[in-house]
Amino acid sequence: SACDAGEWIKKMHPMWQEPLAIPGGERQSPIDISVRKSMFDPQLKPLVMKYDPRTCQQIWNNGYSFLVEYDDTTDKSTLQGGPLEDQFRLCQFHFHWGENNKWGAEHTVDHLLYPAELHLVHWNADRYSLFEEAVMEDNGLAVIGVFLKVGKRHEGLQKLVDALPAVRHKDSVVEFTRFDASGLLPENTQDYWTYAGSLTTPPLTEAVTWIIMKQPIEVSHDQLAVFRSLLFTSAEEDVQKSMVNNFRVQQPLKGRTVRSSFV
Ligand SMILES: NCCOCCOCCNC(=O)c1ccc(S(N)(=O)=O)cc1
Ligand SMILES: [Zn+2]
Repeated sequence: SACDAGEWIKKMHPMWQEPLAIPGGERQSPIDISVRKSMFDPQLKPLVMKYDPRTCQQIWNNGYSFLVEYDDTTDKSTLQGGPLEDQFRLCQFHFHWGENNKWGAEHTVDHLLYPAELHLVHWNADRYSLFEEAVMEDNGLAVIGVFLKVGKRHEGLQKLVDALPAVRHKDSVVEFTRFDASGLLPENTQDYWTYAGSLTTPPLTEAVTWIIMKQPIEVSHDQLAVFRSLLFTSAEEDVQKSMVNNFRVQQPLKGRTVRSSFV
């Protein structure tokens, strides 16, 4: 299971050595979402995503995942509603996945493992002027998590999959424009869980309002296999390591409540 993989990861991948002391450490991510312990909150508003494909700019392999980066200097691609008081801007999306189809996602639902998870990262542009500022504040970020399951081919994902060979190595970048991120959302975006958490990679700051979609999206086995053809390592390094199992081990809930938008 992911927790065994988690322990193994610590041994095998130095980059996943968890820092001993984490700022506060009271609201770390990811977590297991216990469906029966989550609290229905009728005051949660509908989520409103307005993503403009013209703000999509490039794909970057940063050595942890591949990021599809958006121009976040205007309010053209935004997220509001749901648990959020303010309007947030989309700055990037990325994925986490495993070495096989048995595990790879960061969050679990009643310990159910998905093979991958999409994160759409937004920052609070009503209160801060840059992502780098917002990432230090407890209401600074909002990340939408979408689970991936293996099934039929995802037509909207294929344009992204076709671009991945161009960013095989760490630190490679390729231009990537006119991509509609809303095409990666499940049909039902009104059923979600939400809780206060953190970034799941360094600097692990406790700045994230997590919004985890109940409905997964389906992608094909072959599409997911292309994710695994990426490398953690740069072109110069002599030992190439395939980019797999780039998920963090699950963190203690520490008394937090997970709210649901549905009964
Ligand atoms: N590294 C020194 C300080 O850096 C401050 C800004 O950190 C930016 C790098 N990290 C991220 O942007 C970042 C964004 C989202 C997620 S995740 N997986 O929680 O969605 C994890 C990390
Ligand atoms: Zn992530």
